Amino acid sequence: MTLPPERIIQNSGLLQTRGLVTHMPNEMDLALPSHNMFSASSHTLPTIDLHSAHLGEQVVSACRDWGFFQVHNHGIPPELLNRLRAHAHCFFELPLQQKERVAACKSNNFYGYGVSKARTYFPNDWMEAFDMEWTPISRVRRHVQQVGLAHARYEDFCGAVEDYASKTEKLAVRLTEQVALGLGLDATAFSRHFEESTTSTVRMNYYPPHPNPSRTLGISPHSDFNIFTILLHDTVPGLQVLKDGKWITVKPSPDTLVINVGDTFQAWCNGRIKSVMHRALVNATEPRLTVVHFFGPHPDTMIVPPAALVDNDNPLRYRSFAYKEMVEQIMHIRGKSVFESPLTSFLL
Ligand SMILES: O=C(O)CCC(=O)C(=O)O
Ligand SMILES: [Fe+2]
Repeated sequence: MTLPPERIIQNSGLLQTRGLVTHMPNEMDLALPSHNMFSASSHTLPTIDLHSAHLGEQVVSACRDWGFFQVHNHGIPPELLNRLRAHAHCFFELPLQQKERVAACKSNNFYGYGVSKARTYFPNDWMEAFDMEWTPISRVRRHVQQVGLAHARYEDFCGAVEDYASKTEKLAVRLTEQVALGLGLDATAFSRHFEESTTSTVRMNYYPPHPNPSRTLGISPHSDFNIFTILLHDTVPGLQVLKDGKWITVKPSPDTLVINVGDTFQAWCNGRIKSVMHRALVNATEPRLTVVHFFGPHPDTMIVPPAALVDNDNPLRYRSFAYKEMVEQIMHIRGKSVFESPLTSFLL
């Protein structure tokens, strides 16, 4: 079921909370390339077949040159991806009052449903999101229960999120092993730190249509602060990645997953791979949906680059920190109108 654009906007509550605000230009965008709407570009993200050979080298070169790549042959069944997308669409199409039963402001303002204010630093982003705590033990059921779905639908929603996120968590760990191999390290240089516990969030993002899409953004430019982010699209484009000073639009391909490096992983690899700025556009006619798994280590994990990644040509770039310091740093900079990389405060 897809509702008409006016109903989708009404169910998002965005008009009531902000009106059709003029989001652009803001300071951030003045410092960056213009708002090139779906510009035709010869660049496409690197695509990696996870069944192919020399995976470590491919993953490292994508993480070094782009900070972003897409994967196929990832082993997650297309039916599961479709089921998850269908549940997410149905969730966002619920009336606002029902979504607000699990409002983020009722918890610690982080997990739960809400518009973007608490999450993306930028209060004017034209998006809704539902954040679910995924680890140490899945808390998905606790969040979804509050929505008050019919029992069978509730079970299937939770089952789809749990099945998907346990698979994407394994994929994220596997990709850290490929980065380690590609950098000439022991495969478990990073992944051994994930054995006991990790901290991940699964977020459903929904971008309702906007009557004047060139005057707003779905999500403002930012980098992610974790290890790896795994993003599932539907068919509507919107994600843009900053590459060599230009915004590159990612063409959604429903069976592939988009992966990006987070700030913490950049620091852990002593800057050999990079976490890059990205943003999302909206359009006038169709809602856009993404499901994003933010994979991170346990809060006490110390982020110390392996000795083999530090030498005269690559001096240590960041001081060691516990992952929870990174999270604190994010809380500190959240709410500022201009995105500030949290890594700045760890630079040596
Ligand atoms: O929905 C998208 O395309 C981007 C989402 C994103 O960057 C985020 O949630 O951090
Ligand atoms: Fe992001």
